[in-house]
Amino acid sequence: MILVMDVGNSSIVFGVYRESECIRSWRMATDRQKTADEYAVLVKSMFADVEITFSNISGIAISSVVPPIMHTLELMCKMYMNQTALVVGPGVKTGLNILYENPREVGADRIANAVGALTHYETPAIIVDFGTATTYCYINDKEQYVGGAISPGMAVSAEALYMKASKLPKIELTKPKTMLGKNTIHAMQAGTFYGYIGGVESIISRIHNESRLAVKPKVIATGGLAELLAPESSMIDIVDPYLTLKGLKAIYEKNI
Ligand SMILES: Nc1ncnc2c1ncn2[C@@H]1O[C@H](COP(=O)(O)OP(=O)(O)OP(=O)(O)O)[C@@H](O)[C@H]1O
Ligand SMILES: CC(C)(CO)[C@@H](O)C(=O)NCCC(=O)O
Ligand SMILES: [K+]
Repeated sequence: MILVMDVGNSSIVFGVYRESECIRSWRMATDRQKTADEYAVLVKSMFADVEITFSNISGIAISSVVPPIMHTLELMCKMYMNQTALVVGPGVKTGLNILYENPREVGADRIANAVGALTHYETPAIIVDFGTATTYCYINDKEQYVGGAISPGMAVSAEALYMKASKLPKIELTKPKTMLGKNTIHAMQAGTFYGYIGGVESIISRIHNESRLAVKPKVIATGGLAELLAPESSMIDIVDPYLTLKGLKAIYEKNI
């Protein structure tokens, strides 16, 4: 079985593949303080739930955008699973042609998303990943990663607002029943949620216009907040919470 891990600023998403099927996935808070031993305890208990043991894992691939915890996770892979993890980065084969000025700068999660889209969906495609940041990327029909955009994620936007305004509280991110709020929390939820959707749609249509395509690219959404946001926009065609894991599995295959 192959273990894939996407290490984000808020969450780590784990998936276990048997052949080409992802048999189970888990989400864990990213904790910069945890040790390799502590991560191992958590992974072991998640595995136990589906009767997997460390010795079942014959390969590991990781995408990470949190450099400080990579040493810890690689150590866990080595000590507990006796595996050297394939870490998405320079020198790893992806099949993508990245048209960034400096391709090394692109987050490994965005690379994995793009490979996931290439292997499972049609191109041209726009990928929107709703996580700590919201990232957008455009992949053309020549397997080129043309470029993208990075915005504050919806939770980061809401947090910045309550941090800066004394009377505004921390809110739960949900879709409010109406646009017009009759109390502070409702008003903040309405402004955050609908303002966010408006921004997403504006960026998608601008990417579409700039890419000068006759056909509309497929828009694929992923990330922890995709299931909340995507149903609100008719511009999003596909929601795939496992896009990053699928890309990681495909990258693993290309490098064995
Ligand atoms: N219902 C909610 N209310 C408030 N904040 C939320 C809610 N759901 C998620 N968040 C916050 O949204 C942010 C992104 O969420 P999440 O961790 O699910 O996404 P992710 O795709 O795993 O992100 P990353 O890859 O950046 O770690 C986090 O800061 C999280 O705490
Ligand atoms: C934008 C985030 C934080 C999203 O997880 C990550 O992909 C990242 O740190 N990227 C590096 C910068 C870039 O992709 O251009
Ligand atoms: K992510």
